[in-house]
Amino acid sequence: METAAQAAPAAPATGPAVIVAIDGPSGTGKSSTSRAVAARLGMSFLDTGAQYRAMTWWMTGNGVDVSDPSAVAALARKPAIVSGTDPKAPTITVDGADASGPIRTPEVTANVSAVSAVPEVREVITGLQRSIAASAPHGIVVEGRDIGTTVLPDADVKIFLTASAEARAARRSGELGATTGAAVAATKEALIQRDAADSTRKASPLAKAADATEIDTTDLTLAQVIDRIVALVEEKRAAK
Ligand SMILES: Nc1ncnc2c1ncn2[C@@H]1O[C@H](COP(=O)(O)OP(=O)(O)OP(=O)(O)O)[C@@H](O)[C@H]1O
Ligand SMILES: Nc1ccn([C@H]2C[C@H](O)[C@@H](COP(=O)(O)O)O2)c(=O)n1
Repeated sequence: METAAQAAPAAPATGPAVIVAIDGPSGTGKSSTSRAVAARLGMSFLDTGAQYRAMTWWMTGNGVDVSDPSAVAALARKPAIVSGTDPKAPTITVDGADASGPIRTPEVTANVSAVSAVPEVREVITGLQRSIAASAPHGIVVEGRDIGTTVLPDADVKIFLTASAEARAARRSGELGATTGAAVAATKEALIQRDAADSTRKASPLAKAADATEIDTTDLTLAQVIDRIVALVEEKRAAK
């Protein structure tokens, strides 16, 4: 039978298992950085945004009115969301179906902040996240919005990534192949709105943990950010 922590990386760990929490607003580089750090250090990787997107995909696909928190809350325990944590090939399934493509649609992106603000949704997904982290054999890099503050407050290393809205919009637009001035402006506006919704919700909002190291990635390459975080994790491993 599959478990939530399936497909952990096979690479041997080079030191004690550490838990790394990486949070920050949209487009700051959390996923790309976390995957690379985990792959380099032989650790597991968990994209928690993908779990909230999977829940949102299930809700919209099953005709749930996602603007009604009580309708979402009533069904939050129904979907079986399973994350594969190999950083070289992360996976996500919902009720056994591959959800990696469908969770990236504009419809899911437009609705995910509303669904993830529902406390019952957070309770279910936070439980999954803690159980995956607890069973990662060589440690794990978990990225999201509330990992250092709420999900894993005792994480060994906490990072909070930031970047200017302009840099984030340019990166995201480049990824989508929509680089006209109007497209970048629309992407920037959408990022700002999603960050505002995620930061102001009552249940476990996007926030920097008091003991997190903030890294502004605006003028850093992806490789520089990865190197900095790998150094912090290696320092922590050496001290353990
Ligand atoms: N330091 C960097 N310099 C340039 N581009 C970067 C940097 N970090 C990430 N990117 C690029 O920016 C885009 C967004 O990165 P990524 O998806 O990792 O961000 P994220 O914080 O996980 O976003 P979201 O929260 O929306 O899922 C990707 O195309 C990635 O390759
Ligand atoms: N720990 C988390 C991770 C994600 N979310 C919500 C808020 C985001 O807008 C959405 C999608 O995340 P992304 O794929 O863009 O990283 O999921 C959250 O509330 N808590």
